[in-house]
Amino acid sequence: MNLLQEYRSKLVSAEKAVKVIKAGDWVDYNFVLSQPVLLDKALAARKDELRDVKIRGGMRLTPLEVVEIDPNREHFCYNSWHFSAYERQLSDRGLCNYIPMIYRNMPLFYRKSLEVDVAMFTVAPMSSDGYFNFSLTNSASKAIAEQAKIVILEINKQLPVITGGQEEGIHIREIDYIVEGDNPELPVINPVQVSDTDKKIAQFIMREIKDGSTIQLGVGALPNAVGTMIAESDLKNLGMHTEMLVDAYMTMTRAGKITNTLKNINKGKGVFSFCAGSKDLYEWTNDNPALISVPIDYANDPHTMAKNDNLVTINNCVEVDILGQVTAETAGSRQLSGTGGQLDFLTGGYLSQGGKSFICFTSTFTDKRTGQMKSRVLKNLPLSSVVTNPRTQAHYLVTEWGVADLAGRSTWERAERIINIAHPAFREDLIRAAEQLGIWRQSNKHL
Ligand SMILES: CC(=O)SCCNC(=O)CCNC(=O)[C@H](O)C(C)(C)COP(=O)(O)OP(=O)(O)OC[C@H]1O[C@@H](n2cnc3c(N)ncnc32)[C@H](O)[C@@H]1OP(=O)(O)O
Ligand SMILES: CCCC(=O)O
Repeated sequence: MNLLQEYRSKLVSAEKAVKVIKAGDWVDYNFVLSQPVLLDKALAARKDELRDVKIRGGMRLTPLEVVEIDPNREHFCYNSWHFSAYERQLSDRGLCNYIPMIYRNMPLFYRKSLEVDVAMFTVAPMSSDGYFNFSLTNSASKAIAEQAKIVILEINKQLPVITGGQEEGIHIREIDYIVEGDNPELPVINPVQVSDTDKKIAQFIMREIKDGSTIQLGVGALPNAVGTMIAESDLKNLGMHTEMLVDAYMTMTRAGKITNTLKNINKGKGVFSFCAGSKDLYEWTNDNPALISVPIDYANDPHTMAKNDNLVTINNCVEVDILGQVTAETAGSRQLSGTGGQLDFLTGGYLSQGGKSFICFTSTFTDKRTGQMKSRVLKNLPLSSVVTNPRTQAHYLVTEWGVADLAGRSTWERAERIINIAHPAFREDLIRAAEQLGIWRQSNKHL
């Protein structure tokens, strides 16, 4: 059988493909832009025939039919590796559970432990050699497919093809069914508005970046503010090694700041594992020789990324305490996002020769319920909050009030440095709290 004959033999309607799913099965929808759309709709239509189908996915950007059609979760039970804003809302409605993970471990979880009855991904059309490119979601795609008893691919012609890299595609002989459809528009994440406070924080970090640095930007407005400033700066020959490819990398590359020429590994190539952003970004990635996509256990391995000298990692958080513990994923018992790659990039930046890791945050936020200004620097993290970065791995914390370098510092030194970057209105209370905890020295300078 030649490739075309094999393609035709595996091509079925979405309705027929999802017939393989049985009650009690574990079904994998994969991550971000590789999540299925037509297959999701077809599976939802089978609601009354199925019970207890468990689904894993992550960072879903558009509504999930299987969840919306089943408000009591009797037929479909959705679980997410990392919450998008939509999944956060689903969780608030009791319709989504978080699966705790350090993102680098995701392929291992599949290869070592997890059962996958059916994997359903969206991919780019088949190449003349019989490969389907994983496009904007390399992540753990190959590991999930290897583990699945049945693999169904949904083709979307809108998806770009990312050439080069590792584990960036799957051959037709490794899959069971192919579904074609109306190639829905790809969901986009538009760049977030950058505030004056964000700009102040970004300026502190800009001082720490030098020519030839390799840059990792995390999710959220603040890391992207730094990317925009870099594009407007006179920095040269920067590198890209990131988990998530966002618009700021395109802006920095187009401005001639990123060349990848001084990296010690993957020289000449910007490294990423998944991408989400604007339509312009998706078009830019297509067959772009300056980019490679790699599985997440390569992109997020601290020792691998640290082979690049002067690696600067910039991530955002929700709250910190005066011990230096950071949560980037919870507010009390409310799960907001996930651990993702944050701890690994914090570690990798520190390990890199000349490298630096920044966790940046505005010193206050406005409580949406009460309209009250609250400090993000706290005596203790709230009950049930989860520590994303333990104090033992802390490096730089940055707010609009300055930079606190915590690496190797004692409890009283940390308390002083952290309180020094809290909003002045909260500093006295935090000093009292540090005294109660026995981590405030009388000799400490007045803040
Ligand atoms: C991607 C890479 O390359 S790897 C490493 C990066 N990965 C990570 O850092 C993972 C963890 N980090 C994150 O997910 C993000 O950076 C975040 C959540 C910390 C910040 O992201 P942003 O999009 O800027 O957050 P945003 O301000 O929109 O807040 C998200 C939600 O948390 C809520 N929130 C934020 N801070 C607080 C707080 N202190 N208390 C209560 N709720 C809060 C917001 O209200 C919002 O909820 P809503 O959607 O119901 O309104
Ligand atoms: C897992 C997706 C993004 C992140 O690391 O925050």
